[in-house]
Amino acid sequence: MTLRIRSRLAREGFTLDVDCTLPMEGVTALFGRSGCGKTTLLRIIAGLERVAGAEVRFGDEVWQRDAAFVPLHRRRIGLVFQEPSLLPHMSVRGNMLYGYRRTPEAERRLHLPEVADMLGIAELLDRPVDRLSGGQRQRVSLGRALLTSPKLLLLDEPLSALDTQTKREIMPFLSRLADEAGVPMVMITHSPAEVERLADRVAFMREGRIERIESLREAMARPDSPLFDDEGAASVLEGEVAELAEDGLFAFGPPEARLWLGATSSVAVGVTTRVRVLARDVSLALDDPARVSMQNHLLVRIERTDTLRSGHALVSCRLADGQLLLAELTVRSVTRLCLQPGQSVFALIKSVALVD
Ligand SMILES: Nc1ncnc2c1ncn2[C@@H]1O[C@H](COP(=O)(O)OP(=O)(O)OP(=O)(O)O)[C@@H](O)[C@H]1O
Repeated sequence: MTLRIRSRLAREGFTLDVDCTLPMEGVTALFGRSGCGKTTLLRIIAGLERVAGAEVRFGDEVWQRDAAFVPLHRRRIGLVFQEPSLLPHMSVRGNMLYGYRRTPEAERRLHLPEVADMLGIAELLDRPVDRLSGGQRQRVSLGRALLTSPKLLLLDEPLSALDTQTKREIMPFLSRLADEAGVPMVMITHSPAEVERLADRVAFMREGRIERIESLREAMARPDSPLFDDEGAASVLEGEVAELAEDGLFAFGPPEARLWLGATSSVAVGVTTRVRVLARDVSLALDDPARVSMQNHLLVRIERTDTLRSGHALVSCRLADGQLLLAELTVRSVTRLCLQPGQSVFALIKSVALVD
């Protein structure tokens, strides 16, 4: 299943020119600077912006082509914006069921109890929405959109109005939704952290165009990735929580590529999660050093080395489970250790963070 969009739109000082096909599985992040056209593109997909000559096709359904134009309410799209627009004076349940009741019975795939559970709002169902926190309100608006059993969920910076702590609380729910609701999502974001946590693929937008569409893995594997902000290159590893130790650490990933991290309340054995390792927190050694404080030593194979600015190099290493780990070293160290593609070395990881 794919979403095909071809559209050209000229405004004063801005031209949108998009011709792309997005796979409709999991979460696609639309990532780019302010003003590059993300919201405009989302509005074209939704049918809120009717651009002459545009083509929008969802699978084999034509939403727009030539004179044909299917309006938003017949596209079966769920929309969630930055600011939740809930119906005031109504309960959470009333808001959640608003779209559900208007969805033909035969098309209802998602129901209130399961969606309330997915979003952790089962206890709030009888509360009026004007007595909710910002994060709770946003979860209700996600629930309301999902209960229309949409074919596609469009999210326009759904977390950007929330403070850091609330974002952290809501992220696991969004990530579960992506896995459990079975509804493809296109999500606008400026935040590399949100992309790393939630996205399966990224459409990078720049000045009205989609520059490239990459899987999250591909996007994180190139040294010039726009996702690498001030902190420099990073790797995102996905794996299962394998064990919780008594000393407060937990084991992440398969035995051949195991990491130990400090546990938090969201960690439970068997849960799949993502961790982030900054390339500058990874050192490489030719032998496995036994007497060092760093716990995480992994045998890796060097794939390539790219020279970065100011005497640094980014070494791409393949872990035993196939995932990529980036190490930022000085060019001097690369030369001193004679690091070469194909060589097996030990990656010593100073710090690993759960992506939350
Ligand atoms: N209704 C409008 N009329 C005229 N110009 C508009 C309108 N809406 C947006 N624009 C302009 O179109 C361009 C793209 O805007 P758009 O909102 O799609 O960007 P964006 O990438 O979503 O930005 P942001 O991340 O800041 O929300 C900008 O130059 C903007 O000023």
